[in-house]
Amino acid sequence: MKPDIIVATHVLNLQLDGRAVLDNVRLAVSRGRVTALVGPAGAGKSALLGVLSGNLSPCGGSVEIEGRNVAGMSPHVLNRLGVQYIGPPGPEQGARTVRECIALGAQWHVRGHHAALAQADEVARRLGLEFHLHKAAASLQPALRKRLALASAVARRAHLLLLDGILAGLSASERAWMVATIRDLRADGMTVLMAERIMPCVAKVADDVLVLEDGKLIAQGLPHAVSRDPAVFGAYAGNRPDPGRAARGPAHA
Ligand SMILES: Nc1ncnc2c1ncn2[C@@H]1O[C@H](COP(=O)(O)OP(=O)(O)OP(=O)(O)O)[C@@H](O)[C@H]1O
Repeated sequence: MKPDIIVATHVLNLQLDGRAVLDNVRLAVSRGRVTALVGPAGAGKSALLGVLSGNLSPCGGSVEIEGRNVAGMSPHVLNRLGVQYIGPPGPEQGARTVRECIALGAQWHVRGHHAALAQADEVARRLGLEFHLHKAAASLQPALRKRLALASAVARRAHLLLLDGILAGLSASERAWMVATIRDLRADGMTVLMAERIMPCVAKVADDVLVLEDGKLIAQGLPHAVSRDPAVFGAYAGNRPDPGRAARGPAHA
């Protein structure tokens, strides 16, 4: 039987520009649950997802996914292990249609182009993209590009989603759709670790919460218990925009 812990880090440290961005982070993410990674601006949420997805290399400690030490593995190798990072939508390249993009993911598991397209149609229906199948992916609005990223991950049969700000910039109805879809994917066995700043949505979607402050994990557990933790109140009381962010861009860039 597979262990209940799908992601574990131990004394994980990351430095960027000579500054400690993750400081001895020790955490565990349970399989088949939605875990929200929260904390004030600049706490290190994106940086942590950057390390777990292979986009950033830690300077110390271990990162285990499915019991394997994956520190230093490339994003591509981690994709093959079923780990999918989805960050803010970047500029879409090329002229592929939505259907072709999803089919590319399906081709990891399905033999033949027609079978991959059929699979793409099925996944698109599930992710509410059935009316966009023949549009160029590059022409989609950011909210639909987020759906497309999820659809590609589902088609690839990813089983661990690392979502960085998936709810950011969405309308209220798109957020509600996204929250329901994440719960739906979880019901099918997906594990989700999502860095999020929109706290009312965190309460609706998360089974577990991890709280980072200044690169340190200051709390983890069930949402109602974590929300009553005085250390968490303290972290949010000092919440200010991260002055380094505008100049540098996201940690995983
Ligand atoms: N490329 C970089 N080089 C140097 N420092 C960086 C880089 N990217 C991020 N940082 C710094 O690392 C720290 C953690 O940033 P990170 O983006 O992980 O925070 P965050 O919790 O995701 O914040 P937010 O909620 O604003 O997205 C911040 O102090 C940030 O300024």
